[in-house]
Parts: sequence; structure tokens; C-alpha cells
Amino acid sequence: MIDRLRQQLAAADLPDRLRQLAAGAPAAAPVSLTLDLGKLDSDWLHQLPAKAPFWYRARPQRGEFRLGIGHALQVSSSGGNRFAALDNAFSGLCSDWRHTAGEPPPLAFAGFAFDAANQNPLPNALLAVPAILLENLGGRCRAVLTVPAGRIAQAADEWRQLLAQPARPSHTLLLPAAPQALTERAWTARVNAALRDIAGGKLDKLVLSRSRRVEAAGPFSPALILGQLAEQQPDSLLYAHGQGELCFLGATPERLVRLDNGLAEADALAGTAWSGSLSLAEQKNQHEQSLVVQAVVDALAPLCAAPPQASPATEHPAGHLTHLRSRICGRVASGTTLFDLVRALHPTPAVGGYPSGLAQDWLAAHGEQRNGWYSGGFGIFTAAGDGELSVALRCALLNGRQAELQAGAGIVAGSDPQQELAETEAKLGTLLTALGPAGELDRNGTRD
Ligand SMILES: C=C(O[C@H]1C=CC=C(C(=O)O)[C@@H]1O)C(=O)O
Repeated sequence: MIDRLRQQLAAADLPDRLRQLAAGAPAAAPVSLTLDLGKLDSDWLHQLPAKAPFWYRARPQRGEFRLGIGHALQVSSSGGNRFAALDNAFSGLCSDWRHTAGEPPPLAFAGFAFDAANQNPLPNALLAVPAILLENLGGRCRAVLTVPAGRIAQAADEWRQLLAQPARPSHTLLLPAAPQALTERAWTARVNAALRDIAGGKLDKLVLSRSRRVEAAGPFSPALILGQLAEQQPDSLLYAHGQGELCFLGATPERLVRLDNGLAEADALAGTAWSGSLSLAEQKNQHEQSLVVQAVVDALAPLCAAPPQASPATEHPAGHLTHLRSRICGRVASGTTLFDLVRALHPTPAVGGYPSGLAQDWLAAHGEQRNGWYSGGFGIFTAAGDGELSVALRCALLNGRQAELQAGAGIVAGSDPQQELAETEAKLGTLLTALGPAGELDRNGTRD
């Protein structure tokens, strides 16, 4: 497959095809050439680069796999106007974008942190057009090669170099973890503080998160972890963004919002059940999820031509966990962008709390710390203005041999601190298992 792409990169007419596409475009305009790679069954994980930035997004159950390698163009932002800033930059870029006629529009990847100020350690909000996009949609594979119009002369060499440095995945052993008792007590104390303020009528819901740091004998391999997640959670959306030693990755059950031809579809996901937990039918779980439905409907309504509609909640699997999920749909008013929807929705009470503004103030005042893009967003934006963002849950931030895992739980009236602690453990467990618990690895670090 990659050999077929290499041959096409060596074709003598490639620079001419790019120049024809770019005719009359400003030097900074993206130029994207789509090449057909035929029918094949690849998840692209073997092509994850060792050093170049990359983006991975896959839905294994639907046979949908995308890998972006290198950045042809990128823009980052932070602060209260971060979504508006990216929206402006992206719409400017789209107005000049030249791409192969008759092919689906090319796309950009984006990721952002929960908190508009956090820069730890990824850029707060980042949007990037990959230099090489490898797509496998239901077995049909293609490559989309992108270069700014002013850099066509050196493009083929740069693309070849990006393909020449795939990472070499190797298994590693997790080192014994530090005792958790103190951090667990500190977290439970915050849950009790949240319960007091909820009982006092200040808020209805707060989502409190915990983090767990783990270390391995050797560097973690994103490709192996993503492969594990695909097996564990085939119905979730896999995502990753890597930059050198750093990689933020996970498998999330929750969509933030999708925009397709004017139709917006968002998830209201909350309430968690696993073997031995409270049932999703319990009042506490139903209440927790109904607050998310209400907030999503309220956030979408001003952007929709008619009131958005919410489906009844159903059970939604996520590996060994199950959640309650409703889907909220609405036709957006003309001129509404995907970034407008993100700005209106984020953070939903699935990751922040309810009411949203008060919950965010409470979390900031109580030292809630969320690193990387945990509980922020991750997704794609097409040159036609459509796209889809997911809520970045069930994730790990890898840095060489270190990994930080984060997970949270929604606290409402009636929450039991010990049950909520167990819930965060169950959520952290999804990533811990994928990182490779020591018990499952032999002395050489290979799996049974
Ligand atoms: C905040 C997380 O999950 C959210 C999504 C589904 C169910 C949740 C819950 O039951 O609390 C959370 O709202 C997380 O996984 O870190």
C-alpha cells in the first residue's frame, strides 16, 4: 500500500498536477491532491511516524481509519476567544483551498483542552492540515497530499521523508505504581465539598476528575496501545495526536457534535454502569444524564432554525462500561459553523457540570487540573465546513516512559463518594489495561 503511494510520489507528472491545481492561488493557500490507493484493509497503525507530528482517528467497527502525518499548515490558539480565532483562520484557509475535483473535500484535524488557559503540555487549541492524509473508508484507501502553493517544488521530497520514518513499536513493562491512598482521600474530600454545595442549592452537578501517573521500563508505543483499545472498545472512537515523545490518545464513547450538510447532531452522555455498580435505571444516573440533555438542547437552540429534538436515553456500550446516551439533532441556521457549535456546547455537563458557568467557576476555585486535551475535544473539519468533534475521554498523555491517565465522575445529589471513586477507577482501568498491565506481559515484554 505505502509502496504504491511511494511510486505515485515518484511520478514525473506530479509537480505539474500540483501546479495546475494551484494556478492563481496565493503562496499560503493549501493545495491538496488526492491519490487512489485501491481496495485494502489497513488501519494505518504501522505507519505512525516516529518523530513527525501525527493525528489518528478511527472507528474500527465502521471500517473507518484516518492517519495524518506531518503538518502542511497549522494554527493554534488559547484563551476565551480560542474557538473564534480558529474559526476565522480556518474559514480563511478554506476560501483559498485548492483540491482535486470530484473527490471528497480534504480535511483538518483539531484538538483542544478543557480549560481555555491550560497549555500543559500540548497547545491549548490546535488545528492542522496534515501533509499526508491516509484514509481507509470501508476498504477504499486514498492518500490526500497537501502543500502550501508556494512550496510545491520541494513537496514530493518532504512527503517521501515523512513516509520514511515509521515508529518501531515495542512492548514495555509497567513499573509498580505509587500508592494511591492519599490522592484518593483528597479526591473524596472534594466530592464531599461538591455534595455540600449541591445540597445547599448552589449547583446541580459537578464533574470531578482524578489523574494517575504510571511509568514503564521503556517508551510506550502509541500504535500498540491504539491496537489494544480497538480490541477492547471497538464501538468507541479511537483518537491520537503525537508530537515527538508526546502523544495524547484514547478511545471515547462520546461525540461532542457533528455537522453534516446543515444537520447538527450532539450527544448527551452520562451515567456509568459496570459489573457490580448501580444500575443505569437508578434515579441518580437518570438525573445526571437528563441535566446533560437539557444543557445540550439549550446550547443548540439559538443556533438552530427550529427547536432541536432529543431522542430518549438508551444504553451505550464503551468497553466494559455502559452509559446513558441521548442524541440531540437540529438543523442549524444558515451561516452557522462547526466552531460556533463547539463554542456553544463546550463544556457540556458531561465533563463540566450544571449550570455550566457556575460549575466551571467551582472547578477552578477547587483546583481542578486537567492536562493535555482530557475532556476537551478532538476531531476533524472538512474544507466544505462539515466535520465532527468528540469529547476526549478515556485517554492517556504519553511522554516517553511516562503516562498520565485521567478520568472523572459526575457528582449529583445522592452520589456516594465511594461509588464515584470506584467509577473513576473503572474508567482509568480502560486505559491501564491497554497500556499493558505487568501481569499480562512476559519477561521479554511481549504479550502472551
Ligand atoms: C468525565 C468522564 O465521563 C463522562 C462521560 C460519561 C459518563 C460520565 C459519568 O457517569 O460521570 C461522565 O459524565 C470521564 O470518562 O472521564
